[in-house]
Amino acid sequence: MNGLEKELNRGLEEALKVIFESIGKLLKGIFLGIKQLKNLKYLIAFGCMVGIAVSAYFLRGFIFKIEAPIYIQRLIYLTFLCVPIIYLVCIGNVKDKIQEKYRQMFKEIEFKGKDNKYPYFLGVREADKKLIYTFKSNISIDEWKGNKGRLETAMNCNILQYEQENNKKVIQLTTVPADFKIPTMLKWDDQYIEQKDGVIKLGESALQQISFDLNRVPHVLAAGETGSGKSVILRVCLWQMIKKGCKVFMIDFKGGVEFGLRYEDFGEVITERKRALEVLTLLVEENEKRLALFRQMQVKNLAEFNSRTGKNLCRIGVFCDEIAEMLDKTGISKEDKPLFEQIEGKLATLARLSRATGINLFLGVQRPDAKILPGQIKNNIPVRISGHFADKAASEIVLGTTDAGNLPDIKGRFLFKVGNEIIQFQSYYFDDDTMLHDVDVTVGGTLTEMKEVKKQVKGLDDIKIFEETPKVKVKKLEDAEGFDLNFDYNSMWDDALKKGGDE
Ligand SMILES: Nc1ncnc2c1ncn2[C@@H]1O[C@H](COP(=O)(O)OP(=O)(O)OP(=O)(O)O)[C@@H](O)[C@H]1O
Repeated sequence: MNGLEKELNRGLEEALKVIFESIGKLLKGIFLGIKQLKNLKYLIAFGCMVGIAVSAYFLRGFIFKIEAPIYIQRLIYLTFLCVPIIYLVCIGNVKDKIQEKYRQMFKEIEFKGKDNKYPYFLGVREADKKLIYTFKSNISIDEWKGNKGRLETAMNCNILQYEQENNKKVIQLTTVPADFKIPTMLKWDDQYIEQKDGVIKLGESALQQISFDLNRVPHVLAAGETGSGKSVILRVCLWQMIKKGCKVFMIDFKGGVEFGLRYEDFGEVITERKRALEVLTLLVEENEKRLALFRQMQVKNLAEFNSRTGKNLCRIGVFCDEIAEMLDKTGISKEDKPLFEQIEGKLATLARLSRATGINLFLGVQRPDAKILPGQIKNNIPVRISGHFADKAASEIVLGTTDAGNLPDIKGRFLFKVGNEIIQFQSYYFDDDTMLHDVDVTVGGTLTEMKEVKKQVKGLDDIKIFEETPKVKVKKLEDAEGFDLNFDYNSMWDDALKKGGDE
């Protein structure tokens, strides 16, 4: 073979390569374009293109009457006939370019599956100012969540939600732009109160209202540096419990500073350790009775018990704004130690055993270290709310991650964690002066007789607190005299045995 032939062969090979590559690209473009037709917008446009091609076919007579050389007439006619294919190739190529962009993006942050493949971009759509991306990959949802920070930086957005489709390969990321801001002030409104038993609202994230159900997740820990808004968020919970007719106990060893006199109209404010132990002991007793009753009745939780029996066995909330006041044993005397230990023991028992019985703990803490919050209490508290912590170790203790270190230092801004999901939200602002107003609810009964110790507040009459702030006047908790039982435990027990036997 001489030099010229070699040259010719090489040229031919090159030409064939280019032709095959072009045909390949064309077919790929058509294929990707057809896939895009799942989108209604593209489908309608494609319908129009088919309409143009069909019209060209029927009106070809006009095209061939155009004053132009025949090859131009044919070219125009052919172009019209090919309009749908050209359209498919165009939309297919656009999609191809976007897919390549995301492939590069995942490559840069080395986010790929065990099969070494990067997630495949399937599409993006807009819904209510949010962009919802869909990707296909062999990467588990937990890995997506675990790489949240890197993904957000690469995509220049905040990821609000991860949803996996049934086949587990397709994941949807709901996002807002990186500069999207959650409002810094959201006032509480009684209209937010959910009628359903156990549902408590906390505030709003960029995506939704944040709430949880005490029937599923019974205890709450709110942690944050001083001034982050823990007391406010605990009051938001407390107010909802009151309005839903629950009994509430407020533990406040700062001499009633946290829960002032007005709160005494809604439940017992406990200011002494001995009384705290008494009440916690009664609650443990109540819990044991409830457990036995529920087992007998074969019901899962308080809501189911009440709906099955038509009774109004009440939900009970124990609120403590600063558990360090109650549990921190640093520097206490030998004589006081047993009292501290007993309180801790009762609290741990409740945290562990009152999941279904409707006795719920709402605890606030400023500095969550193991000395203050033992694991046996913390590990049984499923709802974690954390404000900003400069100290990442504190964030680790509350959330199991360092995320609270990156949270903006805004009053009322918290991270909410139940299970693995961590969501940033702004808590509702609850203002005692405007919010503590008349309530007209029926508080349910208890199984254990819990005599409330009515504190004599010296000079209360002189203060005339209700006249100064008339909105605060309470109409009437049905059992305002204390927790004397309009609840007949014996007949309840008989009923329970009967119903249990009937099952
Ligand atoms: N959700 C909110 N929205 C706007 N401002 C808030 C919110 N929550 C709290 N604040 C503001 O922050 C102040 C401090 O809140 P709060 O007393 O609840 O903090 P804290 O974390 O309990 O502090 P400490 O641990 O010192 O008791 C409030 O007086 C209020 O002005």
